[in-house]
Amino acid sequence: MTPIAKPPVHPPVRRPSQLSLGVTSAVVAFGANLGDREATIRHALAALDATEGITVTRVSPLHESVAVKPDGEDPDAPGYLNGVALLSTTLSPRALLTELNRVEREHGRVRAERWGDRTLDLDIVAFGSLTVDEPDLTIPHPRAAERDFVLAPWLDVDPDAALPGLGRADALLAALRKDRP
Ligand SMILES: Nc1ncnc2c1ncn2[C@@H]1O[C@H](COP(=O)(O)OP(=O)(O)OP(=O)(O)O)[C@@H](O)[C@H]1O
Ligand SMILES: Nc1nc2c(c(=O)[nH]1)N=C(CO)CN2
Repeated sequence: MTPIAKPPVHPPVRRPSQLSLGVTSAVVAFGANLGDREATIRHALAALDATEGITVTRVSPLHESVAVKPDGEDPDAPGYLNGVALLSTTLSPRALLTELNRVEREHGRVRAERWGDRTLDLDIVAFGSLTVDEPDLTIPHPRAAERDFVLAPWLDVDPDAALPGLGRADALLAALRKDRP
């Protein structure tokens, strides 16, 4: 009997953000400007640390900051508590994003207007030295280099922090503060 040729098996196509890279150091920025901000942040970081594949290794001090809206700083909006957590993770960048979005939802995050007030925001600032440019995931975070409230707490926990492709966080922060009126 002639054997029937089997169709070629193609492995599923994986995008870079779906590949797990072993153990990677990731940098997550957090912010909250509604509710009991500090309690939400502490609880959210504990929830992340309790997640399979994520260990929170360092947490920065919390920084008070004025809310930045699309038109600039808005001192009339509730102020933010911001900070940065360093993670060690075996998850892929996309799986980490899924877990961050889950923890945001579990802490009452509602998405309405752009840069609207929120109980909790969790962003991937950096993921090892990886760069990702996909429609719904960009790493390094596209606005991290412009954000004092990300760079300053990151430097608290890592004085040698750097954004892949953009340079050292201390130089980026100095440039940002020099340009400020
Ligand atoms: N590095 C990243 N970290 C987190 N979310 C990202 C990243 N890159 C792209 N996204 C996408 O951005 C979407 C919107 O995120 P979110 O609503 O938290 O934005 P935002 O916090 O209001 O604004 P910003 O992105 O300027 O911080 C997310 O659903 C996610 O798909
Ligand atoms: N001070 C401050 N302003 C913001 C923040 C934030 O974390 N802190 N996050 C935003 C969207 O992610 C928009 N504006």
